[in-house]
Amino acid sequence: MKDYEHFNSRKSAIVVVRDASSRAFSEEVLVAEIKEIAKSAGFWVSEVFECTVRTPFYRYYLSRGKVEEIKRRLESLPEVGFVILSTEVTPSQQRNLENEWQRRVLTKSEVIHEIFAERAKTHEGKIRVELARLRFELSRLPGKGHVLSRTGGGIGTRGPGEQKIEVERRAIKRKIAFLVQRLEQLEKQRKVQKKLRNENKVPVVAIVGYTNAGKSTLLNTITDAAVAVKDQMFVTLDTVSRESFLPGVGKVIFSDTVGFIREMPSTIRDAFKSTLLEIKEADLILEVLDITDPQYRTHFQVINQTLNEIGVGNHPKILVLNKVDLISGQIPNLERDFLETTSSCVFVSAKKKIGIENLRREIAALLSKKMVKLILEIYPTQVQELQREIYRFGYVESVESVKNGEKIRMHCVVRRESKDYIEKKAAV
Ligand SMILES: Nc1nc2c(ncn2[C@@H]2O[C@H](COP(=O)(O)OP(=O)(O)OP(=O)(O)O)[C@@H](O)[C@H]2O)c(=O)[nH]1
Repeated sequence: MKDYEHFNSRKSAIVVVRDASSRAFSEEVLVAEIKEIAKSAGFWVSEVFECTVRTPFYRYYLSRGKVEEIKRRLESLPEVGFVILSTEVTPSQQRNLENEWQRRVLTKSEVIHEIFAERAKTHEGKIRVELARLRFELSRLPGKGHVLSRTGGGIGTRGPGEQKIEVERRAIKRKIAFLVQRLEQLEKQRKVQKKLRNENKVPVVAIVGYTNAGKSTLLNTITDAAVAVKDQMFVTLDTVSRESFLPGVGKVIFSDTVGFIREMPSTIRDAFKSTLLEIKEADLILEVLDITDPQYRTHFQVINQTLNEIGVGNHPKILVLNKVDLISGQIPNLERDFLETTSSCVFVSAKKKIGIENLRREIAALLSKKMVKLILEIYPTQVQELQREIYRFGYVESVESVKNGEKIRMHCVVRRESKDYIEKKAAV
C-alpha cells in the first residue's frame, strides 16, 4: 500500500485544469464540467487549479513549477486524497505526479468510467461498463509497460515489466472476448423484443439530452413511471422505456437514453453506441435542456453534434426547455438557431409538472400526422378480434350500436400504413 492510499476513503479532491483558455469551449465551461463530473462520482472538490503550460515537462504533463506549486498547496490540505486532471495523461506521467504529490491522481476518463461503473443497473448495462473499463485499461497498457520495463532487461530485450504487461494484455483480451459474446446474446434477445414491438407499430419517442437535464424526471412525469432520479450526472445508463396513452395517437413508448456529455471517453461511447443507435428508430426525439444551467447553449451544441453523428440530425424533434420552475424572472429569449433545428419548442418543469399537458399535446400533434381516423361498420361477432387488431396499430375511440343492433359502428385511430389491412379485416 502506498503512503497516500489511506486517503481513498475520504473523497475530497482538488481539480487541475490545464490550458483551458486555448480550447474551443470557454474556461468557465471546462471548469464547471469537470467539477460536475467529480461531484457526480462522489468527490467533494475543495479547490480548482487552472494552469496554462507553455513548456510542459514530459515527465509530469505540467510544468515543473506548477507541479511544485500544487505540491506545496497539498501539504496544507491533508484532507484532500485525490487530484483530478481535466484531461488525459500517460500512465507514467500519472505515476510520476502521484509520487510527487503523494495523492491518487485520476484523469477525467477514469472518473467517468467510475461513475458509469457505479450507476449501471441492468445486467446489460453492467457488461457494457465493464467492457468500456477493460478497453480503457488495454489502451493504457503500453504506457505501463514502458514504466515497468525500465526495471530490467537491456537494449533490444524484453524487460520483465513488458513480459508482465503481455500476460496482463492477454488476460484482458480474454475477458473482453467473453463479454462481447455475452453482449451479442443479449442483443439478439433485444432484437426479438424489438421485432415484436415493430410488428405492433407502436410509436417511439426518444428522450435525449445532456446528463442531469431532467430526462428521467420527464419520463416519470409524462408516463407516471418510477425511474431513478438523482441530482448527479449519468444516473440513467441503460435505456428505460415506458408506455403511455396519447389522445389521437394511442399507445406511445417513451425511451430515456444515456446522458450526453462533451468529450465522452471513446471506450464509453463505443460501449453505449448501440443504446444511442436506438434513437435512430424513434419516431420523434425530445431534446431536453436544463434552461437554468449557465452552459445550456454549449449543451445544445453537444446534443446536436451527437445527434448528427448518429445520423438523426433531421429527425422530427421537440426542444423541451426544462426546470422553468427555477426561473424567477423573464424566460430567456431563444435565438433563431435554437428554433431552426427543432419542430417545436416547449417550456416545462418536469419536477413541478408545469407545461406537461402542453408538451403531450405537441407530441400528439406531431405523431398524429402518421395516424388516420377510420369509421368501420362491422357485425357484433367481429368486434373482439377487430379490436385486438386495432390496438396493435392505434386505438378505438368509441363504439355505437347501429341498424337496430344489427351492426356496430367503430370510430378508431390507426397508423396510416395499417389502414388497408384494418379495412380488409373489417370487410370480412
Ligand atoms: N427544479 C427542478 N429540478 C428538476 C426538474 N427536472 C429535473 N430536476 C432535477 O434535476 C436532477 C437531474 O434529473 P434527472 O431526471 O435524473 O436527469 P437526467 O437527465 O435523467 O440525468 P442522467 O441520467 O444523468 O442523464 C434531479 O435532481 C431532478 O430532481 C425541474 O423541472 N425542476
